[in-house]
Amino acid sequence: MRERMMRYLRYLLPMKWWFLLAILSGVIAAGASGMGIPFMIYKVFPVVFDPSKMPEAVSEFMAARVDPANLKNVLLLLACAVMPVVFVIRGVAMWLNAVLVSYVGMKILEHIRMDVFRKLQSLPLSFLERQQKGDLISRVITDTQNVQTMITQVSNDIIKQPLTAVSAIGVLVYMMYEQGTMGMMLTNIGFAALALAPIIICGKRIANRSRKAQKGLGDITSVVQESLASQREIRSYGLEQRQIDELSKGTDKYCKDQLKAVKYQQILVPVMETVTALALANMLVQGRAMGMTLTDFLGIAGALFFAFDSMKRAGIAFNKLNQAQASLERLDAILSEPDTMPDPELPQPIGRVEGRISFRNVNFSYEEGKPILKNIQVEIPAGQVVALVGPSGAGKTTFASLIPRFYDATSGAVLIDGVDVKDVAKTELRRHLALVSQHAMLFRQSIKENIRIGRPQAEDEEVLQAAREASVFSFLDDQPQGIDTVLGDAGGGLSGGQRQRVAIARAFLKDAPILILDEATAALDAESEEKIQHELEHLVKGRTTLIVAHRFSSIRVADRILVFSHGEIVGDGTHSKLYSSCPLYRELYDKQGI
Ligand SMILES: Nc1ncnc2c1ncn2[C@@H]1O[C@H](COP(=O)(O)OP(=O)(O)OP(=O)(O)O)[C@@H](O)[C@H]1O
Repeated sequence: MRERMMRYLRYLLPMKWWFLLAILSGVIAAGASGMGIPFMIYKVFPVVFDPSKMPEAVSEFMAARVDPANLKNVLLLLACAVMPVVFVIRGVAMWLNAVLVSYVGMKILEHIRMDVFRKLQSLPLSFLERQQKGDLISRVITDTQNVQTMITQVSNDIIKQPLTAVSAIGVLVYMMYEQGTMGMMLTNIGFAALALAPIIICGKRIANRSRKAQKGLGDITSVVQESLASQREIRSYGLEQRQIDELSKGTDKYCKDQLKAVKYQQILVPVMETVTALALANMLVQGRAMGMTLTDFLGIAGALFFAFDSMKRAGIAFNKLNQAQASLERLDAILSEPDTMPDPELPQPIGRVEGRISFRNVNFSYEEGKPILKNIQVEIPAGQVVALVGPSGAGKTTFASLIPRFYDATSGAVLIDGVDVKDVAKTELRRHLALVSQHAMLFRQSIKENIRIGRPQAEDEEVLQAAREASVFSFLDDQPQGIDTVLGDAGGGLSGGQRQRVAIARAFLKDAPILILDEATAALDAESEEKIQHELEHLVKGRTTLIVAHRFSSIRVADRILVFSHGEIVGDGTHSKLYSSCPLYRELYDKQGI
């Protein structure tokens, strides 16, 4: 934990002055509690009752200024005035300390949350595909919230209480030294050690349970996320009860783990209070045996109470941090995930792209030892429209995914206009590519803004022109606010074909030289597909286009067809050439009955 905490210290740097102010106010608050109050009991109050106990210097100072007949009243007045002053200083310092610790903590967390989210945006797709989406959501939302809550809860205690304990122990040592009762100190050290044991033991258990609980919360979020995303499947297959049972099992486990963490958290208070009572009882016995006066005893007892009480509160705060540690670990796992597809150190500019694509001896596998693409060797001239066909799982989508660097070739190279895509910054590379996929993803904003994603700086008229080219206007009459209608999650409120049109408009607006249509019409019925074909034919003109074709009807716009089988290209040519020379192509084509 300490190592991880050290790593987070770099987040602290920009807030170092606020943090130092927080510590300073913590020191003042701690001094006022741990030293100020026992000091008042031990040194100030006795003088009010017996002025002869006044230190010599103070006595001389008073003698020169106060009538001896009034001395008792003046001393009482002064003591009464000192008390509120000590408490005001203590109160202001405590408030400032708590507010500043919360502020610094929340700011740090804000940076961590943003860094985690930024990292998620940049990590390779292969990493994201291995994760449960719900668990990732839970990390970004719940784990950061968990850390935030803990920071607020411990802000009042995390600096102040350990310092209060230290200052109270300091006063205790001073008093015992002054009274020659250091033997008593040794037994108190024994009690202090006894008090630390539960803090350490409980701390470890709390961290373990919290780790399990947070993982459980991730699983719960995954079930909810999956259920909401797959309502059609769940309802059509009658899986409602199965999902409910799964959530119920998950929440049950989560509650049990949480409860165990709470049990360890709460056991600390009674254990520490018992130890404090034992230490006080011990002092009472030893104090009487040593002939201590009540005033001396009360001063020492006050300091002892503050020392143990602060240790208890610091222990509770540290255990809360142990709970937050589990969440921090989960965030840290994302932050420390290595980027296996970094941008080149010296990215090569590619300038104006014509759109020539070359695959040179490309091999690719998602998992070691399971080759998906085998020694692919293809040259696609700029402006050529190429359809990728082949049985399911043959590697068509994977082939197309290597061009925008969704994945990197395991060996060999993919080049655009002769430049290896690995030598180009990913954002620069992707600026020259437009992608229309099977399930067009639309965002929770207006249709117009969804199209503008293609080129955010585009003028309104350009967006409208792209919408016209993709025939978006053909369905806008049904939308309450036309092109300004705000869509639901993932384009809710539009049909598959309508969503597809918006995605095509986006590609028109982007006007990229390379276009990847990944089964762009596969989700549509024959009639919608027929209508969209027209827009697609218009879109592909003058661009290097790869069409991952499931339905052979979409290959009619292609100049060339690549036939994939088990990760290899087994046919390359026009329809008529392949129909006569490639048995797999003929078989696939005939099966579709076109
Ligand atoms: N993210 C992934 N992780 C691991 N294996 C994957 C992943 N994506 C695809 N595969 C595997 O790679 C192989 C090729 O998949 P790909 O999607 O490229 O095929 P395809 O020809 O496009 O198939 P389809 O026409 O069914 O979409 C398949 O065996 C598939 O199981």
